[in-house]
Amino acid sequence: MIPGAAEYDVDLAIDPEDTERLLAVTPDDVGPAPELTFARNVFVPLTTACRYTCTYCTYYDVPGQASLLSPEEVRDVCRRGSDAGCTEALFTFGDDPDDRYTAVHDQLADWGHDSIHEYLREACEIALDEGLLPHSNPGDQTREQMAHVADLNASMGVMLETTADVQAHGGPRAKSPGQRLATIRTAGELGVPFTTGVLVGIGETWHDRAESLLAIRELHERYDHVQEVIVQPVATNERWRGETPGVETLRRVVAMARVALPEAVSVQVPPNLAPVREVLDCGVDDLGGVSPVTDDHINPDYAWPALRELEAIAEDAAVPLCERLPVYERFLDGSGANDRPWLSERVRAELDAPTAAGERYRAVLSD
Ligand SMILES: O=c1nc2n(C[C@H](O)[C@H](O)[C@H](O)CO)c3cc(O)ccc3cc-2c(=O)[nH]1
Ligand SMILES: C[C@H]1O[C@@H](n2cnc3c(N)ncnc32)[C@H](O)[C@@H]1O
Ligand code: MET
Ligand code: SF4
Repeated sequence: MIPGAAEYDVDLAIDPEDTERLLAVTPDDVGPAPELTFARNVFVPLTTACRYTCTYCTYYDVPGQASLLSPEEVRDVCRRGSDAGCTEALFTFGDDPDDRYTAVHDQLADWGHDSIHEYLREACEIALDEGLLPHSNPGDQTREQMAHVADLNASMGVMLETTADVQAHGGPRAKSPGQRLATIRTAGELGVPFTTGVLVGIGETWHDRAESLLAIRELHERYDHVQEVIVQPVATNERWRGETPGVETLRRVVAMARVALPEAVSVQVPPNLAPVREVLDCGVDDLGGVSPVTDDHINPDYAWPALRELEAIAEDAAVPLCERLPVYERFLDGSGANDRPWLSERVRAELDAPTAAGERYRAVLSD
């Protein structure tokens, strides 16, 4: 039983035979993808205050230093991104910061907001206004929270990381796999194009890896909303002295992801954390968001490769490198499980607008 699944009423029927079959997959069972994609983004770390203390994470603040970007700072970073030709504002958060920190709550109140999600609405408006499409990853979200901001996002996401109970999530406040799955399900119910993924090397077993990928597949089969699954190796840093997974491990997890998921779902490997050249033949077809402007605020020790480097990777693999938007093309038309178009009228209007940003979005699409 997945920890927290009952509490969040997540009822998945993962067939043990499917798990066994997936565990038998090797890189020889898959091949290289016909093209590689990436998105140009800016990181907007809206707040680094977090109610959790994942032991591998350097993103979260210790109490007393909880930080919140001001609307002016959000606008400034978005404008720099837009000027540099980006299409995506990636909003990252600590989970439920206003719930845990009164200082965050008070600062938000000063700016006229009741909650971090209300502030996220304003931040998304700023991004759209500056010519970027929002992709928000606020961690776990309730249905009310997600519904509050869905119409201003091109897509959203949360890493499942793992379905297992691992030490790395331990301590007095721990992430609940059931709650992450419930967040992914909520996105499906609301018809939000969604990014999720597994974090490899945080103490999970091979069985847990297979189960995590099958859990994602099952939710995707219900709602058709998962656009990509990130296979992310845990990166060593000053809080995580443990190991990062080796190439053979990554190759096998990527191959398992490729086999577990339907073709329409991309398999993403971040080029600043993983030796992508050595996993490309296992079915990777996306390199995620890469920023010409900002650091990877989650893993600041790991610099983005320059676009030239991505081009060289693709060239050596003899596949084309194509820029994409933060929402994958198949969501531009058609509807989600709730019969509503995947894209809100608001986001659709930005794509069709006779503005410089609209032209930039359409140029990426026609590439
Ligand atoms: O550069 C990163 N991008 C991360 N992204 C962003 C991703 O690279 C792009 O924003 C998406 O591919 C959309 O274009 C995430 C997005 C999510 O929804 C959930 C988790 C992540 C995690 C990371 C990450 O650790 N580093
Ligand atoms: C945005 C995502 O970044 C991931 N994340 C947090 N810390 C690390 C790390 N040291 N290495 C790799 N990924 C990490 C988490 O899985 C989170 O969901
Ligand atoms: N707190 C969120 C999560 O864990 C997003 C940022 S993690 C550095 O998913
Ligand atoms: S990974 Fe996300 S949830 Fe965990 S401590 Fe870092 S910011 Fe918080």
